[in-house]
Amino acid sequence: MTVETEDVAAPPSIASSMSNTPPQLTLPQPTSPTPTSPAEEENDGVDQVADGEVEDDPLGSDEASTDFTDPADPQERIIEMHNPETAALLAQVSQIMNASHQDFSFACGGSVPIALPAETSETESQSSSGSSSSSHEIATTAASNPVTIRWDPRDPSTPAARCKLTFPLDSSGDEHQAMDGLLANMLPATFGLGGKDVYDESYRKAAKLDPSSFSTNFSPYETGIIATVAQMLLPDIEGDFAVRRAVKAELYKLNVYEGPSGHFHAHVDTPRSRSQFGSLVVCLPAAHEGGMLEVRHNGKAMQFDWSSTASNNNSDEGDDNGGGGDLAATIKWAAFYSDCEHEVFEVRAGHRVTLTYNLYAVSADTTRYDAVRAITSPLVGHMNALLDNKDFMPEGGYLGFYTTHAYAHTSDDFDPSSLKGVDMVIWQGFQRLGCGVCLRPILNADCWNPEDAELIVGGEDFSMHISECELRDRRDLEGILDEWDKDEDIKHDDIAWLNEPGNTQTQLIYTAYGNEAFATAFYSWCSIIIGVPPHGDEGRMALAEPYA
Ligand SMILES: O=C(O)CCC(=O)C(=O)O
Ligand SMILES: [Fe+2]
Repeated sequence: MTVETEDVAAPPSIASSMSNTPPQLTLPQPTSPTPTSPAEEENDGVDQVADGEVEDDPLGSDEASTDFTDPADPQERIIEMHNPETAALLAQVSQIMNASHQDFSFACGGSVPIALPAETSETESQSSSGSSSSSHEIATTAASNPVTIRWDPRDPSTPAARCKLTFPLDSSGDEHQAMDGLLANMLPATFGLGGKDVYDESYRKAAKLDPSSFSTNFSPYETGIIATVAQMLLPDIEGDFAVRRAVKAELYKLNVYEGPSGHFHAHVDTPRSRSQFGSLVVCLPAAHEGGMLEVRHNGKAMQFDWSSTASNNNSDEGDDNGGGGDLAATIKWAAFYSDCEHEVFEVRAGHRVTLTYNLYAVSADTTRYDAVRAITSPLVGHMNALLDNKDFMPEGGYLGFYTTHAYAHTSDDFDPSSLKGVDMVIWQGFQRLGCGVCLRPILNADCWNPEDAELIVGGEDFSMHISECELRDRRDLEGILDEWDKDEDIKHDDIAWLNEPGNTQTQLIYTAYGNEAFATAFYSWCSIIIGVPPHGDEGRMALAEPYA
């Protein structure tokens, strides 16, 4: 497995953070996506853009799963290829894997109290029982110091004291003036569309500053946020892997969504490199109404409402108007896989002030408590039982798993260290059990006509067809396939698939509304192909040859 080798500040250990006062980790219960108004429905989801035209093609919908079903009965084909026992075991394990996918979160969030200088210990003790809409709470974070933002003024004669805001705001006139000063020095926030940065207030209305124009003392590492995100969103299975994964957070923007009408329409975040797996939003305490963040994946939605009037802000410990109670001194955060569609609903009043970070998977030597172990262990147990069974693929064969997330990739390589959720468990689990695993792009051979869709496992090339977004007829595709598929000896029909593909978007093309125009990394879905060795007298045999 290749991983990036950048240095990363070690996340605080859980043991040490457990001794801190425990604020909450919030895993809002997934719900159905928030209904949109009829006008929004037309444009619901991510608009896929090709050739400057905007087409409605929501990302994350499950609409394609039936389109991709192989016309031949897969069970019949597997019986032909293997034996009835293999087919029955496959059906069983495929059911387990599909169900397990639901157990993995695609977003998580929490809160961090701000310890005001005179009342540090009091704030810490209060934060332990703060209310939350969550049913899952883990003590992970330490209190933060008051958060200061300093920015570069356009007018260099502006005194430094006028280019600074400290949260929580003290609601004095000076603070209001400073907020106005900040807004006056910010730029309109653009988003990526068809490879260009676009400003369109109907899609996004917000102000931004790049990290080169501001600084802050806030650290998502010191507050334990990054350690929590690593547990929730970068699962590793137990075992003796030389490399474990850690999270590197890179400050990306300061944003202010101002009421009325600040918002960011549904989009996915533009990947900045192939190791980027997620995005983190940190909301600083400033009074606002509205502005809920909703993150969607696979027909589920998670909501993060940090407004002053949110129900989870109505605890005994603080007033709920953001105007000076303890909860006004709380930082809220959410992290999610950045291929998941998300949206910031309208801020009706006040200022929703956020720091955003890009999250990258990097290597880590640290052993850490693995919050998803309870999910991964049984799944790996099922894989083990399957392979131990001498009636399962006695002669060996190929299993396939369509990834449940899209991945950012850049050039001619795909980085398995950024695999998300159950995808990583499948990858690491089968590898650890002695199978060969590799990643393969998936091509939809009739991408312009989903009715006739036919999936093809396409070689080892993850890169080059991104710009071929003008596929108009089969001849274009045949040219691509000749080039792409030429060395591939695993054929789609040789593979016993463990799940159904969940998305229409395949390797060919994926450009969409992102949060920034950025043309060097793209998302696509792919497949994990598992080479199962034959079963001999002494159990599964070793793989005959290296497998990649
Ligand atoms: O502010 C938020 O909650 C999300 C912002 C966002 O999606 C982005 O900056 O890409
Ligand atoms: Fe975003």
